[in-house]
Amino acid sequence: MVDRPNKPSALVSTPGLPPQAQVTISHNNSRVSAVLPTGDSIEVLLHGATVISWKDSSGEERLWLSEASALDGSKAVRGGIPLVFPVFGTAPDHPAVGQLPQHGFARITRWEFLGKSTSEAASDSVKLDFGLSSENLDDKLRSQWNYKFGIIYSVTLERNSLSTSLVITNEGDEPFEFQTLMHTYLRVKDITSLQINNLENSPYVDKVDNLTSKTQDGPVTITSETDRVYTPAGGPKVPIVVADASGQAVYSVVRDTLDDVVIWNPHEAKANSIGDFAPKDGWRNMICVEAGAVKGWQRLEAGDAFEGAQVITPGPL
Ligand SMILES: O=P(O)(O)OC[C@H]1O[C@H](O)[C@H](O)[C@@H](O)[C@@H]1O
Repeated sequence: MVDRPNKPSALVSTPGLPPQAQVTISHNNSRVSAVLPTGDSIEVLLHGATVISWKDSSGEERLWLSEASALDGSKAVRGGIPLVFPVFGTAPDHPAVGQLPQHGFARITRWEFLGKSTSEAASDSVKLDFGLSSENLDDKLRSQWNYKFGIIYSVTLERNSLSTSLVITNEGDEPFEFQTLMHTYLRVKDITSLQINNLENSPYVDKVDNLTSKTQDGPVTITSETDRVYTPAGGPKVPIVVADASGQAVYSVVRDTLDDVVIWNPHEAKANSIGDFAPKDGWRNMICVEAGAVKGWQRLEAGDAFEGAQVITPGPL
């Protein structure tokens, strides 16, 4: 069982305290929402612990979510922040994960809501914790990946930033290997006029060119289907910046421990071929900047834990 450090508590407002975040559980106990006094808000499905909405204080949506995405738990969400674990893509040649579906089971399994934390000092911050463990998997998935694990996923909304962090624990008595990724779909006005900075001179694997290894030359621009696994040369602390033509940051993403960044945009033809991708020209309004550990494998010894996180700071859209 996953620990429950912050069980949901009744929401009360105490006279004299500054206004606090409001946390609501809705949709038949399948969705958790939080709103800050500043107006910033998030919505998280228990299905996959998928963040499906993040609005800034002006009410502007900052995550792209397909209009055709299933939100009823029948499949992975197309948009928001699906979580990839324990395999990125598929790995038919890796015995331990070879049977698992694309991107593993974290995004297609119902998580538990462990509770919220707010700090009285920082009235404009709220953290929602979600848990997933071996016991949450259905029989089929457990037979495909039979290790004992626990994951605590924390989603922290602050005025002007969204942070997501994972703590993955090996609760069994043998080591396991995994990959993990936060598959964030950022919403943009028009990707064709933006560029992605701070990947210059970084090695990457080009998934639309036979997994060829390359080195990034200049900023990344999206002119065709783009699916690349970067290991940014500056390390996790140098922000990956989605910038407009004047260099103004629309998003800045810093990472902790997560050494790789996938940049994905399906562009016109691929978007057309993805059944739950809508509208079909929606590829113009999104860019996936995915923080993860997906090159090679993370090995976790019995009793050990892996921690990884990202912080996304928005600028003007
Ligand atoms: O269609 P999905 O399983 O959600 O995957 C969507 C995309 O995820 C990542 O960005 C991968 O690098 C892509 O190759 C993949 O197409």
